[in-house]
Amino acid sequence: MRKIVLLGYMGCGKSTIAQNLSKITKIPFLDLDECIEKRANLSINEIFSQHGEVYFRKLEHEMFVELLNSPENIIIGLGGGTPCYANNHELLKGDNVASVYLKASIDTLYNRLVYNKSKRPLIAHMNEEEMKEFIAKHLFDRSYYYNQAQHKVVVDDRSVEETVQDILEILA
Ligand SMILES: Nc1ncnc2c1ncn2[C@@H]1O[C@H](COP(=O)(O)OP(=O)(O)O)[C@@H](O)[C@H]1O
Ligand SMILES: O=C(O)C1=C[C@@H](OP(=O)(O)O)[C@@H](O)[C@H](O)C1
Ligand SMILES: [Mg+2]
Repeated sequence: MRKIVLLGYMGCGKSTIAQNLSKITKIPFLDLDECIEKRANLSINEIFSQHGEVYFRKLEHEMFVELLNSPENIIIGLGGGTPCYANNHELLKGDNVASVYLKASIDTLYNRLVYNKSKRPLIAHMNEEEMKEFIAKHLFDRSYYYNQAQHKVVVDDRSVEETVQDILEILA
């Protein structure tokens, strides 16, 4: 069964867009981070602080494989790091997978994350200057993996509705 997989850096809108794409298409959506939180019965912050990032990446990989193997059509919003670990980017190439990179500029990401960092353990402790530098470097490091997606949608200066329409056109 078909999986529509949204990927991209923290704050690019994966969770928001997956939910809104689901409303329009009536295809159910799952947010990978939420699935991990339910499975672990801990928040993402708690998983990082109590068990560490390596443990999180293991859970993330297992849950991603599980969702891809489920028998339903689903929209999956990944975590920002998902394609960058455990060869998860190879899983984006499956026959039943339509992967979409929501591509955002450093400025867009910074503006969306600066007041929304508390639930994101990788940046929660950073001040504004540190965050800007971190996003720039980290996005550069991760772009190789994000660019493995089959499709790319630029999200800068686009409303949620416009991005949903852009995805629908690409997948039509
Ligand atoms: N045009 C837009 N598209 C998507 N998200 C937007 C947009 N404009 C503002 N936002 C906000 O940016 C944040 C994106 O966060 P989220 O959907 O959690 O991203 P991700 O899951 O990729 O980290 C949300 O707070 C959302 O309300
Ligand atoms: O980029 C990352 O490595 C992460 C992104 C987060 O998801 P969002 O991209 O939805 O914030 C979440 O999976 C975790 O905090 C790690
Ligand atoms: Mg998210």
